[in-house]
Formats: sequence, structure tokens, C-alpha cells
Amino acid sequence: MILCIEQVLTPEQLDEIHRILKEGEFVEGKLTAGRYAKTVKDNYQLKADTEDAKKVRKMVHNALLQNPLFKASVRPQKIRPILFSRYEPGMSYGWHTDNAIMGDGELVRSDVSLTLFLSDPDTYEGGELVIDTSIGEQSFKLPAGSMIVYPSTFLHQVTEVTQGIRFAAVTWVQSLVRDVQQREILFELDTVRKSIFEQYGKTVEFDLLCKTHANLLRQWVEL
Ligand SMILES: O=C(O)CCC(=O)C(=O)O
Ligand SMILES: [Fe+2]
Repeated sequence: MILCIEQVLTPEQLDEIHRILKEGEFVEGKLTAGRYAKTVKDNYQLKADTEDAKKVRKMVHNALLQNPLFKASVRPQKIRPILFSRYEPGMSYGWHTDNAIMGDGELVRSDVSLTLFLSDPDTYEGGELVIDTSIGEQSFKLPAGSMIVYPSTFLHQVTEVTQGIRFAAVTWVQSLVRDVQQREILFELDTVRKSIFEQYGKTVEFDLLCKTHANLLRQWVEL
């Protein structure tokens, strides 16, 4: 399940993040890449251990947790610290897979990868996120403040930025429900149940859907 979620950040939050990214100190992105991904990763990342970096990480982390679509589709259990990347002309991140296990203290299994686009697409050329899905390569370049969430199982790349600057926030999530198909079934049941409730109220059908949803979640959840 690949999902684009719009307006994860307000224009005010985007302005504040841009203010901090403009002044922030950036380091080589290779520092946080796995052994093989390092060889194709060419970007900068906001230095992680400053007050400003903490502030923007928290802002995006909270925005994720408050987003109903993100919560219902991803079912986050653990979220890795958010990385803020900057691609200048000539920079790209070639084909790679994200590490399955991340972190050195608390380990996180990457079930879902996400990119929150921070730059207006009109301000840079290139810089598409391309995902190699079962129906071929799919290319994404979303409006600032919108995000794409996709299973970490896919090969993907960021194409070369040829003009302007691409800022993005990326992170990885361990889901309460490891299997992508099970997550999708729960997400769709939840969507239908919400719509039935809005249209007809708490009917017998609604109650049955709630029961099925809860019982499937009980079977599939990993705590
Ligand atoms: O910036 C992006 O859209 C994706 C970056 C990425 O694939 C990664 O950091 O592993
Ligand atoms: Fe990646």
C-alpha cells in the first residue's frame, strides 16, 4: 500500500521548518546510510544534535502522530528520529533498499518508509522519489507539506536534482501490524466503518464491522 497524504504540515509549520533549515548546519548524508546504500547516497542532512534540529524533529513527529490517515494506514509502534535532507544540483540517492533493522539502542524494524516533501515542486528540477513497485516504477514529487508512505520492502531512488534545492523529511516506522496486506485490510475496514457511522449511525452492521475489525487487529497486532 503506497499512500500520499496531503497537508501533513500547516503553512506556518512549513515556514518555521524552512527558517530553521535555511540557517541550520548540514552534514554528509552518507553518515546515516547502510554499508551499500552509502555508495549511492549523495545529499546533506541537518546536523542532528542541535536545539533547532530537536525542535523540527519534534514538530514533524507530532504532526505525524496527529494525522488520522497516517495513524489508520501505518499503525505506528516506533518511529525513527526524523532526518531532514537537502539535495543541491548534481545530488541524488541511487537505487537502494532501506535497512531492515535500524538503531543502535532501541532497535526498530522498518516496515514503512516515508518522505515528507518540504520544498515547493516548482522550485527545483528532478528530485523525484521513484519506487520500483510490482506494476513498474512509480515516480513521486509532492507539494510541500504532503507525504508519501510506502512499504520499506521496495527498491527506491531519488533522482538527481538538476536545479534548485530539494528539502525533505524522511523516517521509518515499525508498525503494530507487520504485514502490509493485513495493514491494508484493517485500514479499509476502518474506512468503511467510519463512513457507515457517518451515514447511518451506530447500526447493527456498524457493530459487526467494529467486532470484525477489533478481532482481526487482536490476531495480527504485535506488541
Ligand atoms: O528523500 C527521499 O524521498 C527518500 C530518501 C531515502 O530513500 C532514504 O533516506 O533512505
Ligand atoms: Fe531509502
